[in-house]
Amino acid sequence: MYESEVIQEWLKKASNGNHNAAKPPPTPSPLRFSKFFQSNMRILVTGGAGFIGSHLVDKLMENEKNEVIVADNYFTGSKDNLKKWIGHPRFELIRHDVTEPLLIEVDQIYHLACPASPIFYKYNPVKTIKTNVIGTLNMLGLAKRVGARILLTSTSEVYGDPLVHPQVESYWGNVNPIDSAQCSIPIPVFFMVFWVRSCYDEGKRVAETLMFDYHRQHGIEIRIARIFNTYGPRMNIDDGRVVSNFIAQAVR
Ligand SMILES: O=c1ccn([C@@H]2O[C@H](COP(=O)(O)OP(=O)(O)O[C@H]3OC[C@@H](O)[C@H](O)[C@H]3O)[C@@H](O)[C@H]2O)c(=O)[nH]1
Repeated sequence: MYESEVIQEWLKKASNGNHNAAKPPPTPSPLRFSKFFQSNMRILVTGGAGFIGSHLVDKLMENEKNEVIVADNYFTGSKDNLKKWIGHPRFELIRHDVTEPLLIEVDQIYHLACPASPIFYKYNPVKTIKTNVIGTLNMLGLAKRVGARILLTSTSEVYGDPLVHPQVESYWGNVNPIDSAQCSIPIPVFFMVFWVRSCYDEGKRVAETLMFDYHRQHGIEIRIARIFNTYGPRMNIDDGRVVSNFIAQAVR
């Protein structure tokens, strides 16, 4: 029996058990059914000044019913990516670090705030973990308070160093729980760089776990997108990711 069938079998058995089924989503306030709210959707995009976030904002703004609010600390993103929307009546840009709470009324949250480039997320690993853990907790707390649906952009890195290609969603991954700092055995320097637990991979795994636990515990409506290698306009050429490295080396 293939691994995914085993998992399906297990999930089927578990669903007939007494496991904690997700609670129903919180009932939105009666105001939500008023004509005003039906006429527009208030959407928060954290990390919306980044490469993927700014393209998402472009897409969301195409719908005249959407009012888009971007919260970004400009660690790797830029206002330049959003210049065509600044001043637009349905658009608002806030300089905000998601490790601090954000108290606004919204209907949907797209939570992208996190450095995705190895150069940047390794620059301050503790901050990267804080952004993924505290930042996601803040966004889930907001979603719970206002009854918003929330999407987290996760990453293919959660699978670790996969042995199965391509990775299907039911793949358990191949993760290295060792960090060179914990090993008492001497490690050749060459391996040291490979034996550091990644603040980005681990941070995204915790963020995903928080999403599922808030869904089960508080009935929050969640979505998770595991983004694999992406490239395109507005990506920083010196981003340090595989595709931008390949292109940069080809053109230089
Ligand atoms: O603490 C932080 C770190 C980063 N950010 C912002 O988050 C945005 C991240 O955008 P980047 O261009 O660096 O990265 P990308 O758009 O490629 O990453 C995207 O896909 C991969 C996912 O893991 C990321 O969560 C998602 O943002 C930037 O605008 C950055 O300024 C914050 O707002 N707070």
